[in-house]
Amino acid sequence: MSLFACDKIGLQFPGRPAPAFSCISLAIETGDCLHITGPSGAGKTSLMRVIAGLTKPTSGRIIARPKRIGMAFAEPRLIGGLSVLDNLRFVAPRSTSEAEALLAALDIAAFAKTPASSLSKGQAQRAALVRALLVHPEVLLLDEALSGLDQSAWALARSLIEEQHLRENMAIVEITHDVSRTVSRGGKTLQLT
Ligand SMILES: Nc1ncnc2c1ncn2[C@@H]1O[C@H](COP(=O)(O)OP(=O)(O)OP(=O)(O)O)[C@@H](O)[C@H]1O
Repeated sequence: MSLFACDKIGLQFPGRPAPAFSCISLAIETGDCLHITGPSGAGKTSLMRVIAGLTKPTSGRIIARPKRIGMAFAEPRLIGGLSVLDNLRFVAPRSTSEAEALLAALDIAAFAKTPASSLSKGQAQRAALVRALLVHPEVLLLDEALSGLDQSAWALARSLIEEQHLRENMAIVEITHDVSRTVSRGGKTLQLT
């Protein structure tokens, strides 16, 4: 049974001369890794948003949708006035000790009580990744989500994602322009044009 499946979907934004993408048929199974590639403007983020259920396609059919999704973007979108830990408790109120362990695994435990608004981009991206992993998603969607990390932080993030992928069979769908930094190595590739 697919976690996500669609048949010949397309997305046309009103007033735009061309669709963001068209005629995509795709199935994401438990434990899959999918790397969505293509040039700027090819529709990668738009497709990701459709997989997440945030945007409806304007043609074609969605056949299956995951129950639990974790998403992280290049822009971390934390609640600036809350501490890092309170941002995490907001999505997983009963998982404080797990949240602390994940922050420690990404080397940002010292920032647990810091307001999210005062984090650097790389720190905020790590906190946003913890937030996505804490919901134990069936599908983790990463849209340039680790682009602000230095090599050692990126390696920590990659191992954490990989552990959860192997332990829980979490599927990973990823957009990254830097192919040397693909978390979902060895999986499928969907090339948009
Ligand atoms: N909300 C929107 N309203 C109108 N047009 C949009 C909207 N979002 C995206 N588009 C258009 O849809 C097309 C695909 O955009 P999208 O962001 O999905 O591309 P992308 O492949 O993720 O690009 P990039 O690699 O630059 O992030 C672009 O032409 C863009 O201008």
